[in-house]
Amino acid sequence: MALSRWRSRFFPSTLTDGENQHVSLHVQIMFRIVMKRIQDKWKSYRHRFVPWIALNLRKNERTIRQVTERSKDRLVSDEVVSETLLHLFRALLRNDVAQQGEVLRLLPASTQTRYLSPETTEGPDIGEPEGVHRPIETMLNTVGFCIERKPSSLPFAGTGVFVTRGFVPKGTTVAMYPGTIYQAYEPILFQSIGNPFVFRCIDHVLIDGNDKGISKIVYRSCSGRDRIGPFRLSDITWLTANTENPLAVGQYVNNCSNERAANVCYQEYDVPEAFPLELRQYLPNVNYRHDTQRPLRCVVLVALRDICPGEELFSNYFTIVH
Ligand SMILES: C[S@@+](CC[C@H](N)C(=O)[O-])C[C@H]1O[C@@H](n2cnc3c(N)ncnc32)[C@H](O)[C@@H]1O
Repeated sequence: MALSRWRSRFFPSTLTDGENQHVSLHVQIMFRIVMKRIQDKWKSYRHRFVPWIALNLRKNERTIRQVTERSKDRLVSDEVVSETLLHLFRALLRNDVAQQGEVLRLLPASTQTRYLSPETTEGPDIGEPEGVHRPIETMLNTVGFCIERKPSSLPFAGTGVFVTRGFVPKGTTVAMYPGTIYQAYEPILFQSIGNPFVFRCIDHVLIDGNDKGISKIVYRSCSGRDRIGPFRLSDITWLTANTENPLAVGQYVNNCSNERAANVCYQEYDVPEAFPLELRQYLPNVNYRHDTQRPLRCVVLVALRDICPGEELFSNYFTIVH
C-alpha cells in the first residue's frame, strides 16, 4: 500500500497496469540490493561501534576464549621476538647517537643546543655524516635482510612489501604492524570509515595502521602525549617516508591468494614490562588512551618459510596467532 502511494508520486499515472507491475518489481529489487549493502556494511562496522560492543560483551568474551584456546600455537616465542627487536633497536639507537654526535661536531656551537632539543624534528642539511648508516643499512647489518615498500607484484594491489636485500630464515620476525591501539571498548568508528588498515586482534583489540587522514592525526597526538622525561615511548616516523624503524611497514603487506601463498603470518606480541625505556622510541604503536592498564600490544609478522631477496611478502588477513 505504502509502496503504491510512493510510486504514484514519482511515476506518471499514464502507465498501464503491466508497466506499473514492472516498475514495482524494479523498485523492490533495488530496495533489496540497498538493504543487503547496508546489512553487509553494518556487519563489518559493528565491531567498532561502541554501543554494539557493550551490548555483546558477554558473547564476545565467550568467542575470545574459544579462539584463544584454539590458537596457542605461536610460530616463535615472545622471547625470540624480543631478541630480534632488541638487537635491531640497540643498533638503531647506537646509530642515532653517533649521528647526533657527528651532526653536533659539524655545527657551530651556537646552534648545537637548538638541534639537541628532543622537541626538534628539523635539522640542518649537512648530508650523510661519516660512519653513520641509514636505518635500512643498519637493519641489513644487524638482522641480515631489509624490507621495503614497492608497487606490488599483483595487478591492482597498490603498494606491497618486499625483501629487497639479504635472506630471511623461517621463524624470523620480518615486520611490525604499526598504528594506534584501541581496546575493544574504545571508539574508532570515524577513523575506521573506508579505512583498509584497521587490524583486528583475536581479543578484538584494534590497530589502526593508516598513515593518512584522521588516523595519522590521532597517532601523532597520542605519540606526542606519551613520554617519560626525555624518552619518547613510540616512533612516529612510520607516518613519513623516512622510517626510523624499517620493520614498521607491516600494514602494507598484501593478502595471499591461490596463486601467491602466504609467506608470513601475524603474531601478537605484548611488550614486556622489562623492555628498555630508551628503546621504546622505536616501537611503532601507541595506546589510544594514556591510562590503558595493559601491556602495549604489538603485532609482528613472522616468516612461515625461508624468504629470498626480491620476494614480496604475503600474509593471510584472516589468521592471527595469539
Ligand atoms: C592493508 S591494505 C594493504 C596495502 C595496500 N596494497 C595499499 O597499497 O594501500 C589492504 C588493501 O590492499 C589491497 N589488497 C591486499 N591484498 C590484495 C590482493 N591479494 N589483491 C588485490 N588487492 C589486494 C586491497 O585493496 C586491500 O583493501
